[in-house]
Amino acid sequence: MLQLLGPSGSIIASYLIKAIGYLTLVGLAVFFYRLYQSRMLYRRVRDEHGIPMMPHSFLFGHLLVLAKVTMKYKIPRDGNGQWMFHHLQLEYPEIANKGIIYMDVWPVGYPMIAVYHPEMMAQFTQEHSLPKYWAMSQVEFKPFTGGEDLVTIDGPEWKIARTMFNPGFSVRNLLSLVPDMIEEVLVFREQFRKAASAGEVVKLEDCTTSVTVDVIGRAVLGTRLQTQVKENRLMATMRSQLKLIYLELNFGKLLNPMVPLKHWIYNRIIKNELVPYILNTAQNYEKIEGPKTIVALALKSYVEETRDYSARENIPADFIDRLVKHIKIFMFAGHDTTATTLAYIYYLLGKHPDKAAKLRAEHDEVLGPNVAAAADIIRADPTLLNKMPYSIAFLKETLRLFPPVGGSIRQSSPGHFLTHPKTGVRYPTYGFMIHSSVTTLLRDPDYWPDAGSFIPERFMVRDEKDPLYPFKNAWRPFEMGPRNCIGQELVSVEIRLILALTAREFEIEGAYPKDAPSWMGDQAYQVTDPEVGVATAHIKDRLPARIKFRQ
Ligand code: HEM
Repeated sequence: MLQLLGPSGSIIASYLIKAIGYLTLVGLAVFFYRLYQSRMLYRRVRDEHGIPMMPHSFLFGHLLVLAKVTMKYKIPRDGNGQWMFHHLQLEYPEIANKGIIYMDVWPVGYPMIAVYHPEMMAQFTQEHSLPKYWAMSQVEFKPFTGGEDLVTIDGPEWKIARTMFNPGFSVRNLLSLVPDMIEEVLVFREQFRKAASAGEVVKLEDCTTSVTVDVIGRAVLGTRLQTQVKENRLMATMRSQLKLIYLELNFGKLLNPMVPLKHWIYNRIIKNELVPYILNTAQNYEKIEGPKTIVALALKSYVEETRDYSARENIPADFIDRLVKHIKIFMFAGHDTTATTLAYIYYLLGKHPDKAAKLRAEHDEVLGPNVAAAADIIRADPTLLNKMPYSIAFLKETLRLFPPVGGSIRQSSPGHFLTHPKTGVRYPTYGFMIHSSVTTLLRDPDYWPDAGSFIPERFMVRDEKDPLYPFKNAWRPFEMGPRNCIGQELVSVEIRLILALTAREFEIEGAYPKDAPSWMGDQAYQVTDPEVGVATAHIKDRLPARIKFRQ
């Protein structure tokens, strides 16, 4: 080859080889410098502060520990990553029970600490809410929303946005949304009827995803997306884009030059789909009746300042761009986690007939025995949904055992420490991503008696001395503090409504094949779903299930 290029070709080739050699050397130098920095960060914590740590290798950090734990506890390849912290607690109780585990996974992940104690979680989420970890806005959500959405922004910008959207999630607004939700849930019930008549196995999380998308479409855009009955371009594009999100070391995504191009195309399609809703809401703002949608709330101050209707066709481009980003995060966060939670609820109803009987008895009591009349009864008086404490307890216990979000990740600042409330030991946090390991806490037997069992009744206990009475700050699947989930009341109303219109008519039976893998005693374990792309935990195989009519 070199001969073919001639003498000048061989000179170029030798320069090229040298350049590649130098670049490789520089790359290796940077790599080892970063490796040294990361490893020393942990060693300083251990040596200077006397903090106990899992066995730490200079070359591999804690990666060997994670490999050992993965093998010992047979963590499946698709098992959701949040469960690693639970298994680290099982393997190193003497460290985890002190409140914090330092975990060095560089270069696979960021330097991090996992916090296990509820009072220590409160220190950085409730007492003093630290900003979200930088990578959330700068890496993970960057291509999806530019890192400029309600989940990732911080400071005054976040406060303004949260104050703007809060009224959309007031109990009053949510109850006025119930008639719209009923329309969507009736379509869902129809799908269940068809599936029950056909007697086929369905992927239940597909059904719960469609209904929760259609409900959030009403709450955010004030429109019927009808994803339960046909393909919707907006949501299909959003799904394709979410699959590309970069979460962990993944060379396939990192080095693929098509990924940025695809993000660009998807962002354009999504914006084109959303702009008509925004313009339409702006132009008809005064005529809109019923619940306040997210789009209407965002436009409130703009339309109040722009009394000239024709000017409303020319909403400033940067305003539209910002609004599109918020809408995207609401459309995503508003269905993904609710859908999998609903699937788990049906799974647990099938698995615990005694608890299912209690839930149905509550429906009989509040809505009367005529199942066919339930939709009309709730439409006439949505406040009936507020009289279902057992349904709320059922939802809370489901979220305790199968939380879709593993906890929050926050950014520390110089000189920041977390203090153990009993021992008074101060743990340095600067340089680490701080993670509240909520999944672990929700199954921690120190806080939850009979932690692995499904006992909704623990959330009905009113006597603080009762051992089942939930420990302060320990139930936090929606996180706590000012950055808690804005949609939690919507989830609760939506799930109570869906159950009220389906639980008495249908029986759901998990239909995993007999030889399907099982983990932690359950075939329906929590996975990271490649079809979803982001790190939220989903039910294994989207819950294969048989829907049956009840006698
Ligand atoms: C079972 C369902 C849900 C669960 C378990 C859940 C969980 C959470 C958690 C743990 C956070 C805090 C995240 C963090 O600290 O980084 C959060 C924040 C958020 N959630 Fe949810 N969520 C659910 C449903 C919803 C729904 C239905 C919506 C939309 C209507 C929503 C919208 C949001 C938004 C916008 C934030 C950011 C709030 C802020 O920082 O001000 N979520 N959610």
